[in-house]
Amino acid sequence: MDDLHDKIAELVLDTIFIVDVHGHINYVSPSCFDLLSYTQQELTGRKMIDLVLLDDRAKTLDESLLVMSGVPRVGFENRYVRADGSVVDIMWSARWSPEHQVRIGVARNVTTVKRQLAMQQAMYEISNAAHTVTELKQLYPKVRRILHSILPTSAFALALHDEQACLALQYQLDFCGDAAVLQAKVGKELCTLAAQSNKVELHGGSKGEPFWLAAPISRADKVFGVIVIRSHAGTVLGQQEAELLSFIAAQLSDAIERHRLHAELIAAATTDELTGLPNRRLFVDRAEAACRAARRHGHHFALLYVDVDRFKAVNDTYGHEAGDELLKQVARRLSKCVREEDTVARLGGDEFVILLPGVHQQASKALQEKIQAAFKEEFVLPTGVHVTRDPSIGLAVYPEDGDDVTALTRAADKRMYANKWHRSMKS
Ligand SMILES: Nc1nc2c(ncn2[C@@H]2O[C@H](COP(=O)(O)OP(=O)(O)OP(=O)(O)O)[C@@H](O)[C@H]2O)c(=O)[nH]1
Repeated sequence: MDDLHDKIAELVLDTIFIVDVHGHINYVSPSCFDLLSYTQQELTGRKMIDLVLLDDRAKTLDESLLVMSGVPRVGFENRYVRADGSVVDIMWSARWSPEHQVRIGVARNVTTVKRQLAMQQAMYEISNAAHTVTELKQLYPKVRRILHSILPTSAFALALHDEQACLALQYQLDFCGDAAVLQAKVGKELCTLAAQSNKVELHGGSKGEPFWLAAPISRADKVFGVIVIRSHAGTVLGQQEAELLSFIAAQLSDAIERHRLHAELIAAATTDELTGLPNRRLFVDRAEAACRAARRHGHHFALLYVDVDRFKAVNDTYGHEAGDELLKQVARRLSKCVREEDTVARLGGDEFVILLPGVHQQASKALQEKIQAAFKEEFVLPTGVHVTRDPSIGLAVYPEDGDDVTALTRAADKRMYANKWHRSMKS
């Protein structure tokens, strides 16, 4: 009969354990080698708990007490360390045999199923993040964290092509403290290779070296970036991981493209097409922000209205194209007069406005003189004709001339017209 039991036990794909009251293995079926890579002889007599992954030992001891109290259990899961050091996920069906004073347990290897489920979950989370996270700078670390939950890595980096098609680092995390994954010879070469081949590239693994995996980020077969990971010690990277990284690269490609289109739309909606300057909408946004900041901190700021005198005559005499060119040159000259933190915007026609955050009356006066000087030089129009034009300028300062954008723009506009009228009276 025992012989028959052995034959049956040999056929069972799961592994049968019989463990005595002290936790020693009395019997284990032959499939234990597939499960734990230990032979029956190696396992018999060993303490079962010693094979359990350290983190899972406490809950495993609790579970065995429950089984030994007479409660049959199905579905308990824990992890064991195989002879080669890898970890296996096991699902148990166990009961206590009072007459024999042993626990009988049937162990099923659920590593693959669990990994597939975790992989599916991670892919879903990555795809979800790629579609919902509004800032790319937040998306990259989030993707890394999700990837790390199923595939622990010792380094992760993402680089995108700059204008010269060189890989410019966008995000990286290196647990070994190497600081620059892309500066490491292997990482750099593998990224370049993946960008050139437009394929996932794998390196390493020999003589205990870590593995490196780089996947191109591309759109319509054109590579514009690369994502690279370095394995944790003892972790093997292969085909499955290559497919996962490729999936991540595709998700990132979609997200980056969507952000680019969004940025383009925003730029189009806030830029004056002719001059490339901020348009009225962006000016109002910035002026409102300046008002809020000035109100909060008790600061001043200034608005300068600039209108080109007798602009219409350029249109009428030399054509609309010449007028357009004049407006572009005015935009460039005004931009040169200000500092980076100032905003020069075109409100429409020949009307420009300059927002000077935190600038006082005195500095604004100096800027007016600078603008007047900039207009002294002749404008050369496409027909080769040279014209000179004067600017009419109107200044309004927060809070003296108004405490909101409407009041301030009205005041600046009024002064600009007064200035124009004044000068026209003189000429
Ligand atoms: N070329 C060109 N002309 C434009 C554009 N937008 C508006 N204009 C014209 O610019 C002119 C602006 O009119 P005004 O400001 O009254 O002309 P002005 O000759 O400067 O008048 P003053 O400011 O009183 O000196 C109009 O003739 C518009 O048709 C544009 O984008 N390009």
